[in-house]
Amino acid sequence: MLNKINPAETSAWKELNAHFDDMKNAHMKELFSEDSERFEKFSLKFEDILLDYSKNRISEKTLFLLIDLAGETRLKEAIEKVFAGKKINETEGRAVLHTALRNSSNEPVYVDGEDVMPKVRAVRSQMKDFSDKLLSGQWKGCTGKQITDVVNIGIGGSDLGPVMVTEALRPYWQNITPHFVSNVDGSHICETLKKIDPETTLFIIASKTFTTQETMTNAHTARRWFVDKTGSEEAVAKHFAAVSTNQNEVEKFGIDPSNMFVFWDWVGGRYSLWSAIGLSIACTIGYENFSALLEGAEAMDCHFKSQPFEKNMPVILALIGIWYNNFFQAETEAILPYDQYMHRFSAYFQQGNMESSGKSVDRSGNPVDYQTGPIVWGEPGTNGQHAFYQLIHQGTKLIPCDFIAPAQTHNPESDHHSKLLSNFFAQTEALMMGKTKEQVRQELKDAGKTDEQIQSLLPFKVFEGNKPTNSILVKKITPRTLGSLIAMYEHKIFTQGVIWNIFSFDQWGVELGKQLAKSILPELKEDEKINSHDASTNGLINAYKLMR
Ligand SMILES: O=P(O)(O)OC[C@H]1O[C@@H](O)[C@@H](O)[C@@H](O)[C@@H]1O
Repeated sequence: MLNKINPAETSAWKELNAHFDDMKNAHMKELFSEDSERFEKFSLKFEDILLDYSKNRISEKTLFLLIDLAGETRLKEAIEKVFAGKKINETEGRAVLHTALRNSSNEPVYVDGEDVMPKVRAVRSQMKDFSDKLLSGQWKGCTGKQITDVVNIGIGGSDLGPVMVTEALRPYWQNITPHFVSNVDGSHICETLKKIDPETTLFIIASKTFTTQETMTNAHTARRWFVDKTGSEEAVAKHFAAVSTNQNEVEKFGIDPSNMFVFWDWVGGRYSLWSAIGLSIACTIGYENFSALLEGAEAMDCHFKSQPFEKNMPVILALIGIWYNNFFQAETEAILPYDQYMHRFSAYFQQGNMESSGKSVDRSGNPVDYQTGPIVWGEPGTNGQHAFYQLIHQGTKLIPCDFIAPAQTHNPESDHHSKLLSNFFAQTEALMMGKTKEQVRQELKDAGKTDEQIQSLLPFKVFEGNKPTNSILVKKITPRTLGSLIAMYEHKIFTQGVIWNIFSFDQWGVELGKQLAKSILPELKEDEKINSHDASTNGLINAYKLMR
């Protein structure tokens, strides 16, 4: 379906290897001084989003060769296939069509010869209807009261997207407070139940499979609590909704079929916030805003599909990522939003990246002989500055970073935002420029230090600089711009997967732990010692039995 080209065997890769020898010691400071138009050359604008990628250890030749790599690995063809609904998720035999969920055109999208758009539109209007009723107060709970709280019970892709988006769009909240329960640790659901009133709460059980242990355990606990508090089984119909691809299991759970929202196997969990999994988002910010989120993503889809690679934001980000990952051998990437509301953005793309690109077997089933997905992590600025930036500035590891910031804040109180943004600008400058021995010497001299003191302090105060960053400056975090940003990173992940010759849309790696947990659970019931595992696992389980 997708080509099975080993990127390391392309001629572009070989040329990139040779070119890396020329570039590995190049300092960005010099690259800037050699070219007064570097910023213009290495920045892109898309609607209200500016991507500045000039602070990278790249030259025009680097980009040229990286684009060649995309050509040789047939990226263009792969983009056409994914949008056309081809079954590029081969190990699960599925199409990958989260883009259809935000398709507002009248263009049909076919899977197995069937246009999926009528079904997509039907669920959209069901979501609109439901969220409108809830927010307008027309939907009443079992005692005639309005719903004030929505609890989304889901995990992984059925949790991270809704949490991230509702948090990022907090200024758009209406009259419903969202809560999210994901962890099977009982503390998560217990603490949430303490905050809500059963008469005014709606639970959304969000699970693609409707068999996930964590979600089903939390859902049953919520249901028991609800029936216990209200004394009524019938009341469940007014207080529980489900989002799933598994109608049978939803019915078994006892959720009214009219409160069930479907989606389809061609929507991957970590790409599902655009589907009915986004119901908690629509119930929090209103359907109109949810729709604007989809529109922003759709606009980025069109950009990704239509722009030549050198002007294509997701492609450029993906290629730069590959440059560091496969040539500089950088192991991680940080995503650093300078926006408190976006505090779950890195966590969201940690799943997006690491579940998609955490693969070591290529599309032919052979072990890869090059690095694939990086470790992705991050925290919002400026908190990160006071925690882990030290290592980015002066540690031994190369950590390419994406800095994201809105030009306009939703809270223009006093001078907070200009202080925040001064840090945003200062950090990427400092990471690139560093501080030379001469500068440090002068600084210490000015501070009245003796020559001896200067000599001893010097090595610790020097910053090598040359640390790569992308800056993503957004006019304002609105539903539309957020939608575009998310889609931009989604397509970056897709592009990298195509080039690395891996399957980005399965996640077999999460299965083994699940299977073992299932076999261990019954062993925890009895007090007697077990001996069915390796010595360490037996030892731990037996120690636990004595401690509990
Ligand atoms: O939505 P459900 O089916 O409960 O799955 C929730 C999550 O499960 C995990 O094991 C992963 O596979 C995720 O991609 C997925 O989002």
